[in-house]
Amino acid sequence: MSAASRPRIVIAGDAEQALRRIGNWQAIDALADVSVHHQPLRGQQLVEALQDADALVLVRDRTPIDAALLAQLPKLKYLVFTGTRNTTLDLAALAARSIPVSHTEWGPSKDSTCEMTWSLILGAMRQLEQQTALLRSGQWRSANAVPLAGVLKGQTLGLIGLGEIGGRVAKVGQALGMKVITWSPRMTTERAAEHGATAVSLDELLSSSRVVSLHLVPTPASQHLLNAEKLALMQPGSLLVNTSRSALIDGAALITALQAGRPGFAALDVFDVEPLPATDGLRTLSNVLLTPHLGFVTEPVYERFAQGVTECLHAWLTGQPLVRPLN
Ligand SMILES: NC(=O)C1=CN([C@@H]2O[C@H](COP(=O)(O)OP(=O)(O)OC[C@H]3O[C@@H](n4cnc5c(N)ncnc54)[C@H](OP(=O)(O)O)[C@@H]3O)[C@@H](O)[C@H]2O)C=CC1
Ligand SMILES: O=C(O)C(=O)CO
Repeated sequence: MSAASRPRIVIAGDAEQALRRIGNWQAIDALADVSVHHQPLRGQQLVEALQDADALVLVRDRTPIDAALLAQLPKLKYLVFTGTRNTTLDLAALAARSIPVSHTEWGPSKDSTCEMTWSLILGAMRQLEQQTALLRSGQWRSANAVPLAGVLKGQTLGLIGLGEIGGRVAKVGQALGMKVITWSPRMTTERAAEHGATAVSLDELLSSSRVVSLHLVPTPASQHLLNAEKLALMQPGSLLVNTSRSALIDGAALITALQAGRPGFAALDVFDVEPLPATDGLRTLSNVLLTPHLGFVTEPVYERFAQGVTECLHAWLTGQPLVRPLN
């Protein structure tokens, strides 16, 4: 194939460099020219980057791909995204342009997110961020400036949702000697007991847990499940953790609740707007631990992403049946 006729593949999103480093890209590089963009692309920058692309790979990227954008990308013939869900893709508009869409598997994203949840819980309980900041500023421990940490053993862990991730989080809590209580819309005493947990009402869970962690799939019914009234039920020294979806909590009510100290602290991996705007009120609070949606961002998940992306691209480049097509 001459250089001029070689297909052009554009990889966009964030952590795309990791994807390219991890995967076996030799077979793809032999057949196509691959370029990588190091930041999520938007607006005119996006159009310029994609104008000559035959295929687009979106890595953990939520760029809206709609009819208006597609009208500016006449060469685009194939799209691959990592994971299984990407609600910012207009699949009807892609189908209207006869652009097939493929996706990859998640790999161990549930284990990764369980570990992230515990990183947040333990990091918040032991104030790892504040302690590191203290040492960075040249100080040593300061028992007066920082309240003493609590111990989780013997405390109550309230899990809202006890599915794939919640179930894993429960096991770790039990290993640490915590009492696990749970609520979710269809929870039963029997299902909770299978995980060694006790089913309670949502109000009881909120008022009696030292740590409350959200693991529900968001639905219209669970939108702002934790509103001002529910947040007010939480104990003053409690910790609220969300690695699930921000829609489960009323964001404005959470900021007010944190300012009032109920809950005492929040550890959040997911936000109403991602990337979190520079002016978001959460950034100004001292009683929060914030991570930029990192639950599933681990080496083994990215290995699976890279494997899946190269599989999809190779099949497309060699004219074989498409791998995991969505449309
Ligand atoms: N931070 C990150 O990087 C990551 C975050 N996540 C998020 O973590 C959350 C939990 O994931 P996971 O444990 O895999 O979820 P599950 O699919 O195991 O579901 C968790 C619970 O949500 C409820 N639920 C599930 N599907 C529906 C539905 N269609 N309608 C109503 N309720 C439903 C169920 O409770 P019940 O039976 O009582 O109705 C279920 O037990 C999700 O929001 C997911 O998006 C996932 C991976 C990475
Ligand atoms: O699977 C999920 O819900 C994630 O958070 C990754 O986008």
